[in-house]
Amino acid sequence: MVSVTVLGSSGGIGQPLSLLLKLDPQVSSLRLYDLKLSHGNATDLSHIDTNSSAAGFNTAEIALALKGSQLVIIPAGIPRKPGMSRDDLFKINAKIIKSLTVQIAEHAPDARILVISNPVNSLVPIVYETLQSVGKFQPGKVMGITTLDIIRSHTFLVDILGRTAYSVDKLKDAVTVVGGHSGETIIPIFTDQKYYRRLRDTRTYESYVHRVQFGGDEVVKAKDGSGSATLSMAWAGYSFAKKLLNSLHLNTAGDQHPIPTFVYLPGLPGGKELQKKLNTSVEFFSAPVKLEKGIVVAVEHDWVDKLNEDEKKLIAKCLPILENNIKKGLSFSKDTKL
Ligand SMILES: NC(=O)C1=CN([C@@H]2O[C@H](COP(=O)(O)OP(=O)(O)OC[C@H]3O[C@@H](n4cnc5c(N)ncnc54)[C@H](O)[C@@H]3O)[C@@H](O)[C@H]2O)C=CC1
Ligand SMILES: O=C([O-])CC(=O)C(=O)O
Repeated sequence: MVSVTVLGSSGGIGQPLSLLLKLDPQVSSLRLYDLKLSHGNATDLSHIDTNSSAAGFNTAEIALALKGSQLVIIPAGIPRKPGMSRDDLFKINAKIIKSLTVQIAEHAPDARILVISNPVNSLVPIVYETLQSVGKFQPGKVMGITTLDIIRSHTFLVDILGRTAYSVDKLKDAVTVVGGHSGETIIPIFTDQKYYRRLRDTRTYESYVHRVQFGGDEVVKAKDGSGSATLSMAWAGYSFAKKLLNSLHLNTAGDQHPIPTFVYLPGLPGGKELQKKLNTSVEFFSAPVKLEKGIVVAVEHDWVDKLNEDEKKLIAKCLPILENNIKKGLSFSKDTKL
């Protein structure tokens, strides 16, 4: 049974994500932490007749929210408004993530940490640097959540191919997403080239790639100033957490269908091989990983050998942007003393 803490639990993502976690039979203790409403939401959730407990914690109680927690999920931070890039969130969210990571290092140093807050490409390096500076970084336990890109890559493919002919389930093995989590760093790659050829033949490939890369903008625009994706993100965050929880409870390798997540490559088996194959020194990248006991145990790199020419070009565009995003996070973290 697992104790899970949500940092930023009262937000647009935090609330539905907490609900999904409360419904999960593998969660025994759910802790909600936010600047506001955490006690209220926890009391609300605690009336649901599932086996887990739900407790709320305010800012003075963060140590209790984290103590003994095995999984910490972070959707704390401001979301975009129309006209903003994810990078525009950096100034505010970097400080929030840095201060929360300091608390995690102190009160839950062994927890797995899932970073949802944006910009993921820069905030995961902050979590890394902050933990590393106090000797508490464990490479397999820090993951940036890019699952929404993968979910979109399936949905938008069905949108093109037609819902009557193709179920989303059938297409889940056709395409995945690697790279980072913003604009041109988001790279859909076809694991089944038949679908790539189909999009190329029907001249829909470019618009498909663009939609996967900028899918977040569709929601920001439609919400018209009230924020960005929350419900689909809660589902995406929960889907990733569920996969992690499943691996935590299996003694063997279990469900080992790799799922992409944004990780620190040099610290993980397969990470350096991936850097070599991509011919890059970029240290953080979202690639399919194997999870065991709730930890990333290997980064996949075979997929690089199968990239088509279009995908190779997308990766070449992604890497320098990603490198800058990562540098920005690392320098902020090194220069900021809280
Ligand atoms: N990784 C991804 O694919 C996605 C990431 N996001 C990102 O997730 C973040 C949250 O989005 P929303 O839930 O829509 O925002 P929101 O504004 O609705 O909620 C954020 C919550 O964080 C809380 N918060 C702020 N500072 C805090 C702190 N120091 N400690 C604890 N809680 C704190 C706020 O009180 C609020 O309840 C944004 O940065 C957004 O860009 C959003 C969608 C997808
Ligand atoms: O677009 C945003 O700002 C939120 C996000 O990361 C997404 O929906 O992919």
